[in-house]
Amino acid sequence: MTGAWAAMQRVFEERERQEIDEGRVARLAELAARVRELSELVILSQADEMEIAAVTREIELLTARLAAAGRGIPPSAEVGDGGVVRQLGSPVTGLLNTLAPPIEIRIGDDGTARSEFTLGLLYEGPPGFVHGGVSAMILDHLSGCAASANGTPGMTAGLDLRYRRPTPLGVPLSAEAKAVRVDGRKTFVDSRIIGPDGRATAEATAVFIMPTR
Ligand SMILES: CCCCCCCC(=O)SCCNC(=O)CCNC(=O)[C@H](O)C(C)(C)COP(=O)(O)OP(=O)(O)OC[C@H]1O[C@@H](n2cnc3c(N)ncnc32)[C@H](O)[C@@H]1OP(=O)(O)O
Repeated sequence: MTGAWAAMQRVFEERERQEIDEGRVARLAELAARVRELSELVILSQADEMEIAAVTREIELLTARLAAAGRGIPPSAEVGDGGVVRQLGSPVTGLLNTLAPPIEIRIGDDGTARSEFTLGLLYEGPPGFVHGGVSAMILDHLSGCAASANGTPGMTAGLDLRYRRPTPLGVPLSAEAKAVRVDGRKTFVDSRIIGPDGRATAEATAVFIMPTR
């Protein structure tokens, strides 16, 4: 795995050199939030065909306007509190990624990674409930943060999931993850998503392995 590790380090170092302008990030986060609303309306809007065509054309023009300024690299690889990487383009936590819910993660004094969030229609699997792959993505990422906070970061080598009951859409959920064991290069992390009634809807055990350099 020498190649993958070295490649990741190169990308990380390149991104770390960037100055992150917080004012600009706030503006972009606002743009991303508006695009998320738009994405939901693509599914839900009752607009007629002519209106849909007109809106599509307007969006093409807006996209061309942003593209005209050119493309840079993702403003991302800052290490935040508790050693958690702040990835503004992450599909889970990225404020600037319109596919991300996005989920804010904090690390407790005991090393537990925690988050509270509500998942809307864009994350639906079974009607009215969260897609199992979305739950897996959230638990994978949260567990990775817990491994990092434990001082033993790594790549997900395995994610063993148990879906206990359907995870509801549109209501406040929470999730937590904690490193429970380290064995050489392997870190084992337990995690769960908790529904509004306080019961776990999904539980996972993940193993993270630090690639050999
Ligand atoms: C802070 C940001 C959080 C972000 C979280 C997001 C996490 C991600 O999405 S990571 C992306 C998804 N994961 C990947 O792409 C990983 C792809 N796989 C790899 O790169 C490699 O297989 C890697 C690095 C995991 C392990 O490779 P390698 O170092 O060659 O491991 P390998 O030598 O085979 O195994 C090392 C040990 O782990 C064990 N092991 C391997 N896989 C597993 C597993 N799934 N479960 C338990 N043990 C395992 C082996 O048996 C071996 O044990 P021992 O040392 O006791 O003999």
